[in-house]
Amino acid sequence: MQQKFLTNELNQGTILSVRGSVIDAYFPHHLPPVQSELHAGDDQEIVIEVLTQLNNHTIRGIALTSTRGLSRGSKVNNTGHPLKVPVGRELLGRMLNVFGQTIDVGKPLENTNLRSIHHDSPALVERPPRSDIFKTGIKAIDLLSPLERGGKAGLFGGAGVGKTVLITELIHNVVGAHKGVSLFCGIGERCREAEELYREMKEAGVLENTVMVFGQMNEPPGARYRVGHAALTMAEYFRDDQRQDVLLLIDNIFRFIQAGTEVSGLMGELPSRVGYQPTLASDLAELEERICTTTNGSITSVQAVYVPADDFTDPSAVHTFAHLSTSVVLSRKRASEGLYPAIDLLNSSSKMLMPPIVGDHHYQVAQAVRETLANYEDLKDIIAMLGLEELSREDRRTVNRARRLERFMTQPFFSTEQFTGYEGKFVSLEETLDGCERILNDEFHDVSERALYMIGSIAEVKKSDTK
Ligand SMILES: Nc1ncnc2c1ncn2[C@@H]1O[C@H](COP(=O)(O)OP(=O)(O)OP(=O)(O)O)[C@@H](O)[C@H]1O
Repeated sequence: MQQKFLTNELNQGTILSVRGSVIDAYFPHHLPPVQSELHAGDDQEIVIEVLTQLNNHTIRGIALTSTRGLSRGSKVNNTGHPLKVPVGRELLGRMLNVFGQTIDVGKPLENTNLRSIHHDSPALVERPPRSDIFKTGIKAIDLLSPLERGGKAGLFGGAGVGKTVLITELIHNVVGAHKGVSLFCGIGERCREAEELYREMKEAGVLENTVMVFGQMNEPPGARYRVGHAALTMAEYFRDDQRQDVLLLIDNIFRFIQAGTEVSGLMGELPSRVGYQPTLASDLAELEERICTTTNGSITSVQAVYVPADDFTDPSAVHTFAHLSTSVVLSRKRASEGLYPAIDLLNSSSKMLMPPIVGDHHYQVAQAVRETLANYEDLKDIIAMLGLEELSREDRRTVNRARRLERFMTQPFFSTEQFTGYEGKFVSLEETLDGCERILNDEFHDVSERALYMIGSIAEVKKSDTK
């Protein structure tokens, strides 16, 4: 372990029971406070965090490492401080675990400052109101659910609808242009994805301004539960000490909730709705409230949120929605039609989409697009029953526009170039607005729908591509 400490009889305890990751320990002298870091094992390699004090002499804690080899009667030492992670500029370009130890091929970090992973969120007076847009170059996001600079955005979706692809594309489009530092936090996802991301960042040349922290799905629940706090502590250092703007990307915040459920179940707490921990709302709020912009610097966060069984009323999704200023919802239906990115254009929303923030022009185009798509949605039943021919001329025109808008909102990604064969495109907001306006004005009504599929700006449509 990085931290060496003297074993002191007074701070030593004895393990009473080992149940998976849950450890009960007896301390005859000083009972460690909640959140203390304990070490056990032959090389003090097993790290335990105290979660409750059961009585005057017994604590119950969760192990953040494997508990293999630990048995009743083993000695356990209290470090006297909460879990700490290194902070500093030397973290840039490195890949770390929940303890801040390097897991890439480089040299281990030495002589770094350590900081507790537990903090209160900044007071309200320290949070300035801001209302800037964070442009992504992705048409559907910039038009209908613009991200807030210094705000929190969520990418919601069930399994395999493209959350990871979208977050990778965001990294590609914004990290290079971002002036501050970026922090990627992988919680409970596949290790393969972490390795791929590391390689992609290296190839794109953005690694030196990025810190990557991982607690992936093969790690114990305690590590997955605390990795978000570890990453956030590093982000807070860059925001508060270095006064920089931080871009915090989290994949996947649901896995943090899931790890909390596992920890709570192992601790013997009674589950609440849908089997989640009774403290779901406060656990999530404790993490989310720390992700904020202060007078020192900003943290712009984009979080992938897995939605179990595509059920958006699942407590994990409902509680996460409430913390975000932008929600990008991914739809399985659009993915099944091959309309990637599979963003649900009607259900995605942003608090930024208001005339004083985005301007009248953007707002009006976005509203007109939404209205056209909503009308088309209403007409779908009639079309299925009676056919397109039975619609009035005006309704047929609406369908024509909506289908073209739906196709125009697809976009080839840089991160999917290898398997789609389409060259990636970055589209400016002006180009997106121009394209939508021209489609709404029926300029492309006789152009085939295919001509608008997987293109960047509207300038790519050739007038010869008629139906
Ligand atoms: N923009 C896109 N263009 C083309 N294909 C895409 C796009 N987005 C997603 N896909 C397809 O969907 C698959 C699943 O995407 P991804 O791994 O991002 O899903 P996910 O929502 O993160 O899934 P999981 O919850 O399993 O991690 C990709 O491997 C790819 O085939």
